[in-house]
Amino acid sequence: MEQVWRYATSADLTDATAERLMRHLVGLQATQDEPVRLCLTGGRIANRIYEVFADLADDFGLDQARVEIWWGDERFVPTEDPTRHAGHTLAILARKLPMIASMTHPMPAADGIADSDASAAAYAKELGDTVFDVTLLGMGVDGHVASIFPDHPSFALQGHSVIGVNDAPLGPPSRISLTVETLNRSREVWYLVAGEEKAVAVEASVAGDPAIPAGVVRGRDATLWLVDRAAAGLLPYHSCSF
Ligand SMILES: O=C(O)[C@H](O)[C@@H](O)[C@H](O)[C@H](O)COP(=O)(O)O
Repeated sequence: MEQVWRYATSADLTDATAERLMRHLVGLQATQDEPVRLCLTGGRIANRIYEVFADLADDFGLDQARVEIWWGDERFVPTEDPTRHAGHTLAILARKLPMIASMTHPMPAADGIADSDASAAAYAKELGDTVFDVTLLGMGVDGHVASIFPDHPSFALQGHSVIGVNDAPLGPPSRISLTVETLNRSREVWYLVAGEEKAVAVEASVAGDPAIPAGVVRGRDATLWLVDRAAAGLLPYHSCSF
């Protein structure tokens, strides 16, 4: 199933998606014994969603002890670097949610390690064959997702679940990323996209353009495009839900 949900503004998108995510996870917790497995992304929209999500947790009765948190990609920088996804996200979530170390799986930081490939291999081991219930993905203007970039070796590599990414076209150049194969194990993939500058990539990705990562990363059960009006500007009106 593929759906486009269009919101008037990025703030509407943020609020509605945080609540959608909360309802979805609480709903899963009511029906499965396994912990729910959530894979996070970096990016501005995602970070705003995490803030609203954390605010809602008490009211919705989320059992944080049964939420596993993973990351789709990471900037390969030292722990204290403020641009690291996990540090920023955990700081937001921890204001409201008890973060449980054994359930929280940040990607390795470049603390005295020069090799993102070795760190990627360590994360691959930790990940095993985990299947995410929901994978959140921001998308760049070039259609990149996680740290998989178009016209780049990160998009071509086969047979790995997690890779070190070197010479990324977006700074910093050294990163760690789940591969397309791993992202595509997700039950649901939710794209979070706002802004007119993303409209061309959204159009191509929703149409399934195989030349860009967002054109081929899909959830096994569902793929949701959660977009604001500006990002949805080139999509056919009838294809959107409101
Ligand atoms: O690691 C990064 O540099 C960012 O996380 C990046 O990959 C981001 O996810 C997308 O560019 C969408 O970001 P926005 O939602 O902020 O546009």
